[in-house]
Amino acid sequence: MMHRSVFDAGELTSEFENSGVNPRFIPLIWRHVIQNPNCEWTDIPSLPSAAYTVLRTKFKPLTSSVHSVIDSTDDVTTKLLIKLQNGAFVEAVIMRYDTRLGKYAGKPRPGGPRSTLCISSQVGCKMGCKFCATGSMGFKSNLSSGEIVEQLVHASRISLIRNVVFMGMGEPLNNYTALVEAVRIMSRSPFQLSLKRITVSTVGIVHAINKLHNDLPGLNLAVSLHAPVQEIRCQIMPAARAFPLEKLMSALRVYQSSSKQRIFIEYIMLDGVNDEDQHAHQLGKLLETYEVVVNLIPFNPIGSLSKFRTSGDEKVLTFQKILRGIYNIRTTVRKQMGQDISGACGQLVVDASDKRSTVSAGVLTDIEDIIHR
Ligand SMILES: C[S@@+](CC[C@H](N)C(=O)[O-])C[C@H]1O[C@@H](n2cnc3c(N)ncnc32)[C@H](O)[C@@H]1O
Ligand code: SF4
Repeated sequence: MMHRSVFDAGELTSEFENSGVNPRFIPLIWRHVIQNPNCEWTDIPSLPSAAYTVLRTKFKPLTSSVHSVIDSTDDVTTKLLIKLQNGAFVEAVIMRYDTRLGKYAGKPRPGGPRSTLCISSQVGCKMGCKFCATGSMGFKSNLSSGEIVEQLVHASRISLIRNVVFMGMGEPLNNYTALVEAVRIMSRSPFQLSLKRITVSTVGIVHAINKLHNDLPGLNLAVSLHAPVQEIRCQIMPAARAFPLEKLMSALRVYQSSSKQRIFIEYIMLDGVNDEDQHAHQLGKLLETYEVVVNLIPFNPIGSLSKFRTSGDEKVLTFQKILRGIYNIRTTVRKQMGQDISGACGQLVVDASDKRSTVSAGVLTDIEDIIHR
């Protein structure tokens, strides 16, 4: 029988309530599991006897396991390949940033430089973006809230995680209920990550953006825009047909006026597709009345899965100059990192047969700089 993750908070709470156990014991159980992932339930002292029965019959301390851990040569990035209970694999990537040095600095050491964790919300993705390896896999399954949180539990054993970004595999807003529950768990004891330290990246699921501020006030939102006009967006992101640019921008307006937060705009620079001066001007006009930070991202090649090429450095700098100089929009250019362990953005496609995979984390580096400085 498949057991649930003890980090599936909703399930655990209702099972406890049905058995007359006070849910106040849950943080204590979580703390114990974080410190002793291989524990037996009976190792946890002082729980009511009905709690042990519920835990033993329905829950596992961890339903996923770390299959492999790969450090980049500079120790700045660590990639975890995680095996889920259903046999599927997802990845999580740890990136380390040292505020004192003002730069990324390596060596996994708990209590050392703060780290950002990039996590997955789905196995595969149904949105089919033409530049994304995960999209080419199609949708396989949703992660439960517990499976999402377990990525944080695994990573916390390697580094002190201060920030979490949903920029791994999958479209988090297509797994909305689990996403909301996972973020709430992360913000509670014993994780205590403020929502300001959590960023959700979305292709632009309009109806979910409309709910997000009420459900998770304070959360950081990143939007994968990638084109300044509907026509180009549709060419490279089929989901744009269901969620047209005009509707997306209206949803962002509402989100911004209720959250009062800046929004991160992700824009992959694709040679000859969306990187001309006219596109920068179109983007500038589209965004000039919003409080945004634009992150220009080099395209990470995904082999024969995509025909795109990344834009040249000069094109990227000119694009940045136009957005900054003419439209006064804060614009960063993504740093490349973790490439020696295939830790580059949007390349994530897990092949369970040979356990190779790549995930993206680099896109976050600039977001992390901006949010947490
Ligand atoms: C993999 S997605 C996951 C989050 C969400 N589904 C989204 O699209 O925002 C995270 C980021 O990686 C970007 N990305 C995907 N494929 C990429 C590639 N080949 N090169 C660079 N960035 C890529 C996405 O556009 C998005 O901004
Ligand atoms: S970029 Fe995001 S939404 Fe698009 S296919 Fe990849 S994971 Fe899915």
